[in-house]
Amino acid sequence: MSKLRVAVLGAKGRIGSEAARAVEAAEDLELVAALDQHDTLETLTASGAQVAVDLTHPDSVMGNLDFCVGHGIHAVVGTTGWNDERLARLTSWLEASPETGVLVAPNFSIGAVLTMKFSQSAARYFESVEVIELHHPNKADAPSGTAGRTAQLIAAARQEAQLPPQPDATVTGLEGARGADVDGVRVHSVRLRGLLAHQEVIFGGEGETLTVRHDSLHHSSFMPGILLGVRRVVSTPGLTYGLEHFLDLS
Ligand SMILES: NC(=O)C1=CN([C@@H]2O[C@H](COP(=O)(O)OP(=O)(O)OC[C@H]3O[C@@H](n4cnc5c(N)ncnc54)[C@H](OP(=O)(O)O)[C@@H]3O)[C@@H](O)[C@H]2O)C=CC1
Ligand SMILES: O=C(O)C1=N[C@H](C(=O)O)C[C@H](O)C1
Repeated sequence: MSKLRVAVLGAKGRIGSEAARAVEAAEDLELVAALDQHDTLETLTASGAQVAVDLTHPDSVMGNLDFCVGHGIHAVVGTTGWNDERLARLTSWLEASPETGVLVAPNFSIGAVLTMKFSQSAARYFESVEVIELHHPNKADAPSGTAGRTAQLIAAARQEAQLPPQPDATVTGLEGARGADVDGVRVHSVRLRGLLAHQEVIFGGEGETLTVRHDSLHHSSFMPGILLGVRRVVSTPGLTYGLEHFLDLS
């Protein structure tokens, strides 16, 4: 059987370099292009890439996807910076290229995906919840894509359960002290040398708290999810938002 032809964008970066090695090591995949800043996207078409893995920068990802979808190249995207407007733009490109698939995954690690799922399940039972994400200081975006998505899922679960807004008596304080407000859920970002990617979701109710914590200790934690995404996206046209859709989590 012929190997799936894969390109990595951001191949000199922290996660992109690890992803390029993981693709090379997979028997059913062939790394046909490894692009970084200033390389031409034409290499994707010239190399016959069937899937592009984007692990670049929030400022770069939309241009890369415009090219990929426009040329019928499937994409697996870990790059952050997503919002409703960007997702809508990507969806409209995909409508014009209906056989192309794009997976946008806020986090490729199984533990982080489960953190989101457990948090979504727990949300309706607690009066209060806050998210704390902790990352290395070279990270460009805050809050992390994972934390933003976690907060959105929690907020949606709270709304579905018709919970009232969270109690918070704060009327005075330093700007930023209460974190960012994502759909009514506070998200706090820590940037610290020595860390990689970590998240805590703390729920509070009468006389108790529940903490769901996940730690990515090495970029290898993201590789099984990236490889799964590459294998599945070629037969999943349209936009898939979240790796959970490629996992049997029920
Ligand atoms: N979804 C997930 O599970 C994960 C997602 N991420 C996300 O992946 C992204 C990259 O993270 P990280 O590896 O730490 O960042 P790095 O800065 O280490 O790597 C990004 C690389 O992409 C390069 N780059 C920038 N623009 C382009 C472009 N247009 N084409 C090709 N290459 C480009 C950068 O070059 P230069 O430095 O010269 O600009 C750099 O080499 C971030 O958004 C991060 O949040 C990270 C880990 C897991
Ligand atoms: O920049 C990182 O490192 C990571 N980015 C993703 C995010 O913003 O959620 C995934 C993971 O947290 C690592």
